[in-house]
Amino acid sequence: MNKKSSRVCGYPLSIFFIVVNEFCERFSYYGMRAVLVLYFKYFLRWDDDLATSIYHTFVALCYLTPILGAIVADSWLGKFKTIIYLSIVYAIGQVAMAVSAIHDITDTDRDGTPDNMTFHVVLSMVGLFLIALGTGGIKPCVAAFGGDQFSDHQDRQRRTFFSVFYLCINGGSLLSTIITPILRAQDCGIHSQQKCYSLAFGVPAALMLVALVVFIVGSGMYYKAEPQGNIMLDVCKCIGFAIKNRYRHRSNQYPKRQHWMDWAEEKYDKLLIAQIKMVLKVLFLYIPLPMFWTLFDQKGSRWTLQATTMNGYFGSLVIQPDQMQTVNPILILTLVPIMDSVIYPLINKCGLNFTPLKRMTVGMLLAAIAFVCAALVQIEIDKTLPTFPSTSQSQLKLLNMGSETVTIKMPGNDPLNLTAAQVSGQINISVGHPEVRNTISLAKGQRQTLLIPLTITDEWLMTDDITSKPQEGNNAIRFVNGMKTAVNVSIPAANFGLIEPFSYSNYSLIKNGKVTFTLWSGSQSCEYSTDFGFGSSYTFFIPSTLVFGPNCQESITAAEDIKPNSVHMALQIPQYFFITAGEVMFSVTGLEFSYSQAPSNMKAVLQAGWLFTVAIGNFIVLIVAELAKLPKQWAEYVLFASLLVAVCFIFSIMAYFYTYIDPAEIEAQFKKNVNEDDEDNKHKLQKTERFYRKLFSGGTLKQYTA
Ligand SMILES: N[C@@H](Cc1ccccc1)C(=O)N[C@@H](Cc1ccccc1)C(=O)O
Repeated sequence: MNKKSSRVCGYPLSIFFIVVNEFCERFSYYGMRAVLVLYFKYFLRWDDDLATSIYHTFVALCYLTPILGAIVADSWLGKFKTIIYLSIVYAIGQVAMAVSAIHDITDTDRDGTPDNMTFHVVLSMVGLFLIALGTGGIKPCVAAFGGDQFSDHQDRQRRTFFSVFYLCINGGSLLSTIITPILRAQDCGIHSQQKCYSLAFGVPAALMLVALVVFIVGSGMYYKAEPQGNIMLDVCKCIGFAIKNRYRHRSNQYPKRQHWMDWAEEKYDKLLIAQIKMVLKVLFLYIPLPMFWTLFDQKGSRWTLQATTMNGYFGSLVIQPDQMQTVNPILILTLVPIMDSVIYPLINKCGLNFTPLKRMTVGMLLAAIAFVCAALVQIEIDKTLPTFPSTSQSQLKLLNMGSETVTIKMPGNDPLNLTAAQVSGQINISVGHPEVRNTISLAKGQRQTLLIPLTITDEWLMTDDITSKPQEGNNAIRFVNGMKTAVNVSIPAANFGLIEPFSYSNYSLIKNGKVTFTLWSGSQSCEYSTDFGFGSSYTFFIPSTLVFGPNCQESITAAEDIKPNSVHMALQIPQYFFITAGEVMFSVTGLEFSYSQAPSNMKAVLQAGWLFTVAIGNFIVLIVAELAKLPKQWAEYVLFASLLVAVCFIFSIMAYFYTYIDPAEIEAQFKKNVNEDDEDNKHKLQKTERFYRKLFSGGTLKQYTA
């Protein structure tokens, strides 16, 4: 197949299939990634730190495997076959994830929770490994394969292709980060209903299959370059030889060479050595870059977890915490054209030379600002979180179930008057105080409610209250029945069951929005409606004086156990804005810089090197989070911002000393020298031929001259 296959408006038709393939693949990858941390936390029941660690290990793996993909494609299978085979591995991984999230498979007691968690953990880890292998492996191949479809003179078209390619990445990821969180928030199941992670992983699996089919359909139209041998291996061998040779000639008697790579000259081509020098210069500059990715990739972990403690009401629209990530591709789709057509030209007009390395430095600073914003938001959230008792304290709330006012005296507290059906606020009592009457026993580290009965001399009832904020923005609700008869409370989504007189129900989790409870006592019923936000907890008290009728709105008392999330998710927008502006300046520029500074046969090597910095960045999250173990989340954000500022300072010094090169010009220079050498050789050969002709009087010397 040559590069002159069918064309539309000057573009090879084959790139259409490549662009659609990328759109579906990125949909699949980002869609799965958007719900991953919540799947770890709520399905596999891991804590925040483990969920964050495994998430970043996975992301790191996704950016380590490009090296493997580049080697396989360049030295063995070629890009086309590598993409096909690794896409199959990728799709199997996605299907494994979808199956691992079906709770019914091991839910033998049908209570809605998996009974054999090991099965789900193992299957999902296998799935994630296959996905990392697939997505990382094909990453350096697809873009380069797209670039291969253009002829050498089609620079403009190739540039447009790469822009459309980046927009497709963000188009696919935008759609998927909207859709998969919606799917995850649905309830589904065969025997019992659970959050639908299986569908949230199933749709990305289907999209990966579509990506594969689309790529295969275009198969007859592609230009398929033959594998050119393993350039990475050649580079490693050449560097290895230079180091060995330098070591062998370490004595002072050997003259110094300009560059340590020049010690490879004995065995390797000058052009290859020059190309390796160019690559090493850029790779050296890459050393500080992982710190940017350390901050950048926390959007999907820490920031999503932060959003779960926030209020997601946007008018009548409710935004899921994991949907906040969509702000990134939305901003990319708007910021890339704005930067290219307004900001950069404006800076140029002001006479400033905004070089790629300067842009990348500014990108780093913007990411640091984003983390300062995240810290400020976290401080606001922390102010609204309930203070749970320490391990040496108890918290007690009192609820007067009677119809008379009672006065309660507690050690260390002023006497408290509670009118009928009144609930006190939280009272802190030091456990072990000698004056606490042993009629009630307080549990250390617990929140409890003391239910004062209708007749004060009757037995007092103690309940254990919720001790953590309800997860996933749900609200934890329970009822206390102060009536002399049993009451049944239900809503369409939950049944609190029959609550005996002077007793209480368990907490049930309820979603945000308006909820109408129906209370039944025998054949009598009444309704009570209330609005719920995110992450609150309430105890509703049914008083002894309740009269059943069409509604009992006024009679029921609501005691707030935990306040709803009050900090609005919109407050995350500034941090998303800064990190995305940083991405445009850093990532888009960095990709272009890596491409422009790489020698012609090592563009893929530098792309893999660039992606390697992303992998290291994700490992740094693990190390810093593990070593620092800061008690406050906002402090961790400030720590990351400070680290990036420090690294940015080092990078700006390195960038100052970097001189931009034109690899094509340098290569041309070498080729010219080689050609000149060839000319010289040809000359010498012709002279020798003439000499031998004379000697043998006209006989041909083909064998020699060849
Ligand atoms: N802006 C990201 C896509 C994204 C979408 C939703 C949430 C987070 C991110 C993007 O364009 N990614 C590109 C380039 C990239 C960025 C970071 C690390 C490696 C590559 C991509 O190819 O995925």
